Amino acid sequence: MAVFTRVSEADIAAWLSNYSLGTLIELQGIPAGIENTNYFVTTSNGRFVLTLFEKLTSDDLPFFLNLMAHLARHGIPCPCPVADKQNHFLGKLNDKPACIVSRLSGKSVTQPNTAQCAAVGAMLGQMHSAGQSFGDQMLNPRGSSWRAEAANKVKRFLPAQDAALLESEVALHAANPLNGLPRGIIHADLFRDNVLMDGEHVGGLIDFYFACTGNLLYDVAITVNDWCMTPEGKLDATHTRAMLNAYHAARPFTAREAEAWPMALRVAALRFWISRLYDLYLPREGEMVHPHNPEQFKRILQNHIATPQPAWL
Ligand SMILES: Nc1ncnc2c1ncn2[C@@H]1O[C@H](COP(=O)(O)OP(=O)(O)OP(=O)(O)O)[C@@H](O)[C@H]1O
Ligand SMILES: N[C@@H](CCO)C(=O)O
Repeated sequence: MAVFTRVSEADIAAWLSNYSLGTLIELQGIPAGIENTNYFVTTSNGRFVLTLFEKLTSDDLPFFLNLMAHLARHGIPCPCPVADKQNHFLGKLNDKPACIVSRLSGKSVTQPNTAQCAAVGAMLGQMHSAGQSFGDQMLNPRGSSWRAEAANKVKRFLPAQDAALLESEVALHAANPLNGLPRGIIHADLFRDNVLMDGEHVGGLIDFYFACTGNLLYDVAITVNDWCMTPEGKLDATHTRAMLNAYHAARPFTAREAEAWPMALRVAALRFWISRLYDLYLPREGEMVHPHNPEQFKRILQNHIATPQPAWL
C-alpha cells in the first residue's frame, strides 16, 4: 500500500492550477512502492505521476529532481519533473514535499530474459555517460561508514556464523575500498522493480532516491546482483555476459574495472544484505513495510566469495 497521505480530486485540482498541465481528468492511487505516496494523474495535457515524499525532506530533494531532469534532457527514459508557474520542481501538498513527473510506459519484469538483461545493461551505460555532465555531487548514504554502523547494530540478532561473516566482510571492504575506478552518478538501486520494460526495450528507469556519486562499476554490480541471479543466488553467466557486453558497448569498462569486478559484486551484495537485515530487525516506527528477505543476499554474498572469477565480458 503506497498511499500514505490521501490526496482528493479537489486537492490536486487546486495544486494543478499552479502548473501549465491543463485540467484534471483522472487521479488514481498507486498501490506499489514502500517509500512515498504515489498517484497516477491524467490531465488534458498527458499522463503524469504525483509523488508526496514521506521521508526525504525539501533539503534533500533538489539533487534528485535536478538529476532526473538532467538525465531526461539527455534522452534517458526517466521521470522528468514538471516545473510549476514559479519554475520550481518541488512544491508542497497536504504538508508533504511533492512533485509531478512524466509517466513512463512499461511494466517491471520478475524473470528477465537475455535480451532484457542486455537492454538494461545498455541503458545503465548510457545513464552513466549522461551523468558525467551533471554538476552536483551526493555522498553515498549507504557507503562504508553506514555499512560498519548498521552491521554493528544488527549483528546481535544473528547466529554466530552469520555475525562472523558480516564482520569479516565489512572489515575487508573497509580496508580495501574500490579505488582507481571511473566515478560519477550512480542509481544505486536499479533492481527489477525500478525498471519499466516495454517488451525488450527499457521504457523507464524509476526511483532515483538512492542515487549518489560513486564507482560506476558498483552500480553495475548492484544491477547484475538482482537481474542476473538464478533462484539459488548464483550468477547466470549468459544473462551476466549479455548485460555486461551491452553496458561495455555504451560505456567501455577499464582494465582496472575488470580486475575489481569480483570485489564489486561482493560489496554490492553486502550492502543489500545489511539493509535488509536492518529493515527486518530494526524497522523504523510505524513503518508499513514487508521487509525483503536478507537470506537471499547472504546466499548471493557466499556464492560470490566461493567464486573468485565470476562471469565477466
Ligand atoms: N514515472 C513513472 N512512470 C510510470 N510508473 C511509475 C512512475 N513512477 C512510479 N511508477 C509506478 O509506481 C510504482 C511505485 O513507485 P516507486 O517504486 O517509485 O515507489 P516508492 O514508494 O517511491 O519507492 P520504493 O520502490 O522504494 O518502494 C512503481 O512500481 C511504478 O509502477
Ligand atoms: N532494492 C532494495 C529495496 C529498496 O531499496 C532491496 O531489494 O533490498
